[in-house]
Amino acid sequence: MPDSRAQQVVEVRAALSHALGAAENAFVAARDEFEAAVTRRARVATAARERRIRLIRERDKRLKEIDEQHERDMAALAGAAAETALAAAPGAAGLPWSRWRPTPAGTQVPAPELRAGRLLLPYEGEVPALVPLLDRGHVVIRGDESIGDDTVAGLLLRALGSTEAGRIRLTGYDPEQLGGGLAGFAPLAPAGVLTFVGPGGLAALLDELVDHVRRINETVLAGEHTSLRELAAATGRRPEPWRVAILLGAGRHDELSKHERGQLDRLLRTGAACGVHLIIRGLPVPAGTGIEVIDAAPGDDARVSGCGDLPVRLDPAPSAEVITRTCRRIADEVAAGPAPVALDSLLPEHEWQQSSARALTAPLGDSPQGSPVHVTLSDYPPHALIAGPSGTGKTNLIYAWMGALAARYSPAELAFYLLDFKEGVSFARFAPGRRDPSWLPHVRLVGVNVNTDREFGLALLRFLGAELRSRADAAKRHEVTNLAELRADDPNGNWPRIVAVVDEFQVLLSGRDAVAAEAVDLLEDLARRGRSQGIHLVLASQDVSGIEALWGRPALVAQFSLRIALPRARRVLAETNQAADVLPRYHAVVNADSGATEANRIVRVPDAGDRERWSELQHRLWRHRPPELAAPRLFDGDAIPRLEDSPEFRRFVPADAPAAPVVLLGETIDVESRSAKTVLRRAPGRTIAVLGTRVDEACAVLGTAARSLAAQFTPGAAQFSVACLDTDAGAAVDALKRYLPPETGYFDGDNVDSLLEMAAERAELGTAADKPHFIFLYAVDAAPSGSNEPLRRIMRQGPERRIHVIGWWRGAALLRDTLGGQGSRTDPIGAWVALDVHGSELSPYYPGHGSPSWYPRPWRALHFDRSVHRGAEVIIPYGPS
Ligand SMILES: Nc1ncnc2c1ncn2[C@@H]1O[C@H](COP(=O)(O)OP(=O)(O)OP(=O)(O)O)[C@@H](O)[C@H]1O
Repeated sequence: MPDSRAQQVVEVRAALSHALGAAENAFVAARDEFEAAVTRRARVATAARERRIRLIRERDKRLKEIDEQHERDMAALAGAAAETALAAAPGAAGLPWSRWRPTPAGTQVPAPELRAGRLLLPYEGEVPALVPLLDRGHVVIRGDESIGDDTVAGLLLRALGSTEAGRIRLTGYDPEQLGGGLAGFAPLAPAGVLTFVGPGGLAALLDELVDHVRRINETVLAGEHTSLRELAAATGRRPEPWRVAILLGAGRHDELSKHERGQLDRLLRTGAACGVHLIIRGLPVPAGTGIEVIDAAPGDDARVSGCGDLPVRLDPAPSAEVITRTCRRIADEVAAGPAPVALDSLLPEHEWQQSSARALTAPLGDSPQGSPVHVTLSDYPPHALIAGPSGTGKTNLIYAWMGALAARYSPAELAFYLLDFKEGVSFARFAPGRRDPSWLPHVRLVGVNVNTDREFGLALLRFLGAELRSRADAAKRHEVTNLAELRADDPNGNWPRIVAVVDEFQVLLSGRDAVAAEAVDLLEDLARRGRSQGIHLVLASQDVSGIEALWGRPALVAQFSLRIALPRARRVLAETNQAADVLPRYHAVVNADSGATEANRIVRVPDAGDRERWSELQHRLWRHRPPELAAPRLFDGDAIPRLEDSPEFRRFVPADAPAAPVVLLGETIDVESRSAKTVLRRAPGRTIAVLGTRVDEACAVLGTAARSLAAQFTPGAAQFSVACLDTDAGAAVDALKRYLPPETGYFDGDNVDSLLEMAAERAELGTAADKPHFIFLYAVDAAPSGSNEPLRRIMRQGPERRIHVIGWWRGAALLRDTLGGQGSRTDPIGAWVALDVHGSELSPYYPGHGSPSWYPRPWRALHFDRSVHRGAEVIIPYGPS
C-alpha cells in the first residue's frame, strides 16, 4: 500500500511538478506574451502618436493651402469685382471722395452704376458697393435718416459729376426740411437744374413726371424703341435730359394718398425707360424689380440689395465745399448754354432747288429731339415777329434763317430787303464792301446805320407798297388771287417771294409824328395784303417797346402769326406762355400760332455769326448768281453820298437851251438813291432858299445846285454869278470854281449890289433873257442893307425872265426880312432846303396852317418844292468830291 502511497506521492509529485512546470511555462509564455503585447502597444502608441502628428501637420498644411487658395480666390474675385465696379462706375460715378472730381462724360451713355459705399470683404483693396440709377432704375433708402441723407447727397453728386452739365434735371420734394436735405445743391436752382416742390406739391410732381413719361413714350420713343437708353445706343442721340426726383418723406406709412401711391408705382415701373428716376427716402415703397434698396445703418451694418447679404459700409456725405463747387460749375455751364452748332447743319444737299410758289420753308435749327425745326412763311403764317433782349442772338437767328433760305431758294424765288435800325452795320455783310466784293445774291437792299433816318424805313415800306400794288394789278390781269396762282399763270414773270427784315423796327414806330403814323399805315396795308402777294415782313425788336408799338393795333399784330422768342423775350408770345423764360442760350421758341403755348417749338439755333462760315456760303452763292443780277443797294446812314454817283447827275448832257434846267440839291432818303431836285422853269416862284447856319451843309447844297446846273449847259449857254458874303464860305466857293464856266462872275459884299441892281433891271425888262442867269448868293442876309430891294425884284420877276436866285439865308426869319418882314408874301420862294431850322419856323413857307415836322440833325436837310411836293422830304447833302 505504502508503495502505492509512495507511488501515489511520486505520482502526485510528478504530477505536481509537471503541473508546476506547465504552469511555469504558461506563466513564462504569458509573461512573454504580455511583454510582447506591451512592446507592441508601446509601438502602436508611438506609431499612433507619430501618425497623429503627421496628420496634424498634414491637416495644417492642407488648411494652409486651402487658406492660401481661398485668399487667392478671394483676391481674384474681389479684384474682378473692383475692376467691374470701375467699369460700371467710372470716374465721378465711383471715385472715393478723397480723390473725387467731376468727370462729365458724353451725353449719350451715363455711368450704369453709382458708388454708395464699399463692401466689407477680407480683401486689402476696395470693392465699391454700387447702385444702378440713370437709365437703370430707382433707389430706395431705408433706415438711419441722417446716414440716408448722406447717401442721397453722395449719389446725386456722383450722378451730376459724371454727366454733362444740364443733362440731369433734379426735382426735390423735402417737406420735412423744406429743401434743407438738399441745401448743398441749391446753386443749381437758378440755372433751372434743381427745382423744389413744396409740401403739398408731391401729387403735382408725380403727375407731371407721369405725364413726362407718357410724352416720351408717345413722341420720342414712338414705338420705335423701348427705352431712351436703347434709342441712344441706336441713334447716338440723347434727346431728353434725365429727370431725377428726390423724395424725402417723414417715414410715415400714411404719407402717400392713394393717388400718389398709384402714380409712384407707375413711375417705379415705367420711369427708368424714359429717363425718369426716383431717389426715395422715408416714403413707403414696395420692393420691386429695378428698385435698389439701401439699408442705411452705422458701422458695418448697412446693406445694399444688389450686393446680397454682404456687409457694406456706406460712404460719408461728400464735403459741402465739393458739392457747392460742382453745382456752381454745372449751373454756370448750363447758364452758358451748349456749344454752338455749325451753320452747315441748316444747308441743303443741293442748293437753289426749291420753289417758293407756295411758301418759303427752311430749318432754323435742331429741336431738343435732334430733328430739324422748319419755319415757314406763306399765306399762313405770313409775317414774323422776333423778340429777344440784346445779346440773346436775334441777329444771329436772322442770319441763320436767311442762310437756310438763301441756300434753298434761288434769287428768282426769293428777294431780301434788309433794314437795321440799330447802330452798327450788321447787315452790311450782305452787300459788296471794300474788303469783300461779294454779296448775297438775293439781297436787293441793305439799310444800315439808319437809326436816325426813319424816313428810310418809310421809303422801304413805300417801295414794298408799290411792289404790292404791282403784284395785285398783275393778279387782277391774270384773274388770280394769290402768288402761287399768279406764278402758275405767268410762269415767265419775275415774282420772287419778298422777305423784308426790319431789325429794331420800334425805332421806325417810335414817336407820334408823321413818320410813325405813315409807317404804321403802310405796315398795316402790307401785312394785310402782302400775305397773298408773297411779301413777308419779319420785324425784330430787342425790347418790349418794339412789340408795344404794335400792340395798339391788334389787327396789325394779328397778321404776325409767326412768333419767335429768344431767351427772356417778353410779350412776343401769348401772355401765359412762359417758354422763353427758361430757354437756354442760343435757343429760341418758334411759334406759328401767334404765341399760343401748345404751338411752341424749341429750336437750337446754329452759329451763323461766324464770318468765315458765312463768307463761304455767300461766296458760293455769289459765284452762282445769274449774270444779270445787280448788286444790292446799300444805304448807309453814316455815309455821305457824292454827286458824281448820282444817276441823275450822270445823265446830264450839256445843251444850248434846256427848257427846264434841273437843280439837284442832295440825295433823297429812299430805296433808289434818287437825287432831290427842283426844276427852274420859267415860272414865278422859281427861287430856291437854303436856310440855316451850318456853313458846310449850306455850301454843299449850293455847290450841288451850281454844279448840276453847269452840267446841263454848253459853255456860254447860261450865265452864272456867285456872291460870297460870308468868309467862312470862301473855301467852298473857291472849290466850286473849277466846275463853273470860266466867265462866271464872282462877287462879295463890296460889289454884290451892282450884281443885284443889274439883275433886277433885267428882271423888269419884260422880255425873256436870251440865256438863263443863275445867281448863287452865299449868306444873303449879310448883304448891304440896300440889297434887299433889288433882290426882292429879282425874286418876284426874275424867274419869268429866266433869272433865278439860289440863295442861302442863315435863318428863316432873315429870309423873311429880305422878303419885306412880317406879313410879306413868301410865294417867291417856290422851293427851300432847311438845315438847322426848326419845323415851326418854316410854317410861312409851307402850305396850309401847319408846319413840317422837322428836327434838325447833322448832314440832313428838309427839302420842299411847293410846285410838286405834298410834304417836305428829308435829303442828304452831297459831300465834297
Ligand atoms: N446760336 C449761336 N451760336 C453761337 N453763338 C451765338 C449764337 N447766337 C448768338 N451767338 C453769339 O452771341 C452774340 C450775340 O448775338 P447777336 O448779335 O445775334 O445778338 P442780338 O440779340 O442780335 O444782340 P444785339 O441786339 O445787341 O445785336 C454774338 O457774339 C453771336 O456770335
